[in-house]
This record gives sequence, structure tokens and C-alpha cells, in this order.
Amino acid sequence: MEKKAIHFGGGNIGRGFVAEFLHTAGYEVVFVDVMDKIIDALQSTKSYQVTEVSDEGESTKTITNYRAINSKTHEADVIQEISTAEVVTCAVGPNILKFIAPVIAKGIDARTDPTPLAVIACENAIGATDTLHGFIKDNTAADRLNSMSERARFANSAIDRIVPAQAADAGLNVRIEKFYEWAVESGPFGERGPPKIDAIHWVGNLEPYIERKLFTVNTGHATAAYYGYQAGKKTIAEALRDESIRGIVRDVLQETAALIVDKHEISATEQQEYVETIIARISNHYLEDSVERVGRAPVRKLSRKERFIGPAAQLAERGGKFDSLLGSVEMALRFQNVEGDDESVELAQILKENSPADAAVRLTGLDRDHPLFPHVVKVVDGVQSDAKQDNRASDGYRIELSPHGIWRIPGYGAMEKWLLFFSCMT
Ligand SMILES: NC(=O)c1ccc[n+]([C@@H]2O[C@H](COP(=O)([O-])OP(=O)(O)OC[C@H]3O[C@@H](n4cnc5c(N)ncnc54)[C@H](O)[C@@H]3O)[C@@H](O)[C@H]2O)c1
Ligand SMILES: O=P(O)(O)OC[C@@H](O)[C@@H](O)[C@H](O)[C@H](O)CO
Repeated sequence: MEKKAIHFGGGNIGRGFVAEFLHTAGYEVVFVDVMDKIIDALQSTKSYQVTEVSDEGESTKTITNYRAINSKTHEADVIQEISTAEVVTCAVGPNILKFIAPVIAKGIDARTDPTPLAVIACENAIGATDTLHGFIKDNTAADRLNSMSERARFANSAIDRIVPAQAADAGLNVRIEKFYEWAVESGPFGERGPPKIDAIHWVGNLEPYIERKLFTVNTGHATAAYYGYQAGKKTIAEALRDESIRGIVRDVLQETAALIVDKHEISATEQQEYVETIIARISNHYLEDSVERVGRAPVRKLSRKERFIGPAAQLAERGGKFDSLLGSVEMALRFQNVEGDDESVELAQILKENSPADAAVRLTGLDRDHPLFPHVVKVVDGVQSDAKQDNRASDGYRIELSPHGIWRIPGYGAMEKWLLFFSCMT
């Protein structure tokens, strides 16, 4: 019988990465999504194309052998498919895991196959599969919990491939970078071993892989996005062509490199090479990756285990340097009321309604006695003070040099951008 994988989230990484590699590994892929447009397109086509773009040119693969189900309207079908599949993956965003858990729990509960289902969440988050597992347990009857490992095994993953938002007329086709890395824990599969998916690098200990990825690729990416946004840049590549932003990204990645080298068995030379590869990857101008996509969901990105506070907190605990990371935190806090980004509106509201310390707790989840906490409160205070000044700004303008060497008139987004441009030119 043909191998079957169920993939939640037919978006960019779902179609351009996970489904591509499941397809190559010989799986029929059943996409599950809630967006009618994506489901309709997947149901009415027999193939789509994944095109890798790089300096070496373009290379296209055709993905076939898939079906699609809308879980909003056909939950029973999804349960039935999960009950007879080998693998369940997802790439829906870390905040959506709680919504897909109930249907996965029902599908797992309905299984009779002696081989447990392999569940792998492919999100940019530390322990995303553990988080999903927790929600699945919450949706499983108490008397079925002890035997759940006979029906499903849960493995965390680190997934790396840049898939920007696609052109409006692209349909299902996806343009992506050539580079990819997919590391998944092997331990949860025990003696039976993991499923055979060649693109996956199975590892005993995922922590070095996920921390190195999140605290280099995503920390650098988000830093370029937030500084780039303030400077009026459209894409990450454009932001990184600006020497001052490129320098800031390098400074931030020096700090996270110190943590990674100190904590994991990764040499300084190896990490430096990795940093250079990442800067080259995120500078790829063929991808046209917008600063808004990479900066999306700032509340999530400012949270405790995420790309800025995660490494800065660990560096503070170890007596390391973290001021460049604080600069990225400041720029993330300034990513407010961005069109189409609900979290950027929520961020503005949180900053408006809370004291600096309360806002810092709410956004970062840091304990008040953590060594990083007073530094974050100071940054929050600065951003809030600027917002208050802006409200009074009709009386006149205040021009200041930010700690990161950027001239700005706080609150005057567009003028900040011109001043940054001007300060970079002089
Ligand atoms: N794009 C990248 O470069 C990249 C790379 C590595 C990891 N990731 C991670 O992959 C995840 C998805 O990112 P993306 O860029 O593909 O986002 P995306 O917005 O393109 O795709 C998300 C998809 O999930 C679907 N979805 C939302 N709620 C759902 C639900 N309840 N059930 C089923 N589907 C649902 C959406 O309709 C959408 O199709 C994120 O965690 C992201 O951090 C992205
Ligand atoms: O997906 P996010 O919002 O966590 O982060 C945005 C980008 O940094 C991210 O999608 C990268 O493109 C990806 O992590 C590269 O592997």
C-alpha cells in the first residue's frame, strides 16, 4: 500500500519544503488547511512547481500525488486520513498549534495500525512538537493517555529554508532558496526507528541545531527586518545592502555566536562560517522577501524562548554581552500598527496600556528578578516615552541620535527613514 503523510498548512513552507520532501520520499501528501482558496486550488490541480532560485540560476521540481481537505468543513475526513497515515507534519505557525490539536487527537485515537504515527511539527519555535503534543493530550480522554505512545510518537524538529511570500499570480507554485536543513529528533521512535525520509537529518540531541538555527538565521533575519522597516527598506536584501544595517546584523550575530560556541560543541570557526553562510543566504536578492513578512508577529518574536530574548537571557545569565540584541528588541518594539499584522497592533496596545515593567513582563515573559529584566524595561521605557512625545509633537520636533547610531524624530516613521538614509550617507 502507498505511504501516506498528512500535512497541516498548505502555505509557503508547507508546499515549498515539507510537501516537496515528503513527495520525494514517496509519500502521497494530504494537505489540510482552512483557507478555501488554497484547498480549492490544491483540489483542482494535479501538480504544482517548486523553483529554487540562486546565483547559479533556477531549477524547478514538479510536485504531484497530493490531495487536499478543508478541516473547517470536513473534520471527519481528516480524522479518517490520520487514522491510516504514517506521518503527520504541520507548518501553520506556532500560535495555531492549539487549533489543529483536537482533530489530530481524534485521528490518533482512531488508529488501529500497529506502527505508531510519526508527528513532526515544522515551525520556527523551540519544542514545537512538544507544544503540539501537550495540546493533543489535553484533547484525549484520560484513560487513553497511557497507551498513546502505541499510536503516535512525537519528534521535535528544526527546519530551515527561506520561502518568501509568493507573487499574487503564482497560484500554487513556490519560489524558494536552494539551501535547506531539516533536523529531527530520532529518539522518540525507539528501536523501530524513524520513518524513511531522506531529506531529514535524524539527530539524538536537537538543542544545538534548533538554537543555532533560531538564534542565527532568525535572529539575523528579524534584526534586518526591523531595522530595515524603520529605514523604509522594502526587502531583506535591500536592508542588508545598507552597510549600517549589515553591520548591526553582524554585531547581533557576534553576540549569539558567543552563546552558541559557549553552550554547544560548535567551534568559533565553524560558527563564524555558519554566520557568513546565513548572511549570504538572507541577502539573496532573487527571493524578494519583504521586511513585513520577516518581521511578522512581533509579539511572538519578543517572547521568552524566541530569537531575541531567548539568547539575550542566556547571555545575561552567563555574564555575556547582549547590547546589540537589545537594539533588535527596541526595533521590534517599534514595529507597531503595520498593515495586515494583528500582533503589531496588539503590541502598540500593550505598550500604551502598561507600565514599562508590566509591558516587559507581558511581552517577554521574563521574571522580574532575571538579570536581563532591568535592561529590557529600560528599552521598553524608551520606546513608550517616544510614543508619548510623539503625541505631543504638534508643538515641535525632537531630533535625537539613537543608541544604534540612527538619527530620528521619534514617532515620525517616514522622517525616521529619511534620517536613517541621510545618516548612512554621511
Ligand atoms: N516561510 C519560511 O521561510 C519558513 C521557513 C521555516 C519555517 N517556517 C515556519 O513555518 C510555519 C508556516 O510559515 P509559512 O511561511 O508557510 O506561513 P503561511 O502563512 O504561508 O502558511 C501557513 C498556512 O497555515 C494555514 N492554516 C492556518 N490555520 C490553520 C488551521 N487551523 N488548520 C490548517 N491550516 C491552517 C494557513 O491557511 C496557511 O496556508 C511558521 O511556523 C514559520 O515560522 C517558515
Ligand atoms: O516564520 P517566522 O515568522 O518565525 O520568521 C520569519 C523568517 O525569519 C522565517 O520564516 C525564515 O524565512 C525561515 O525561518 C528560514 O528558515
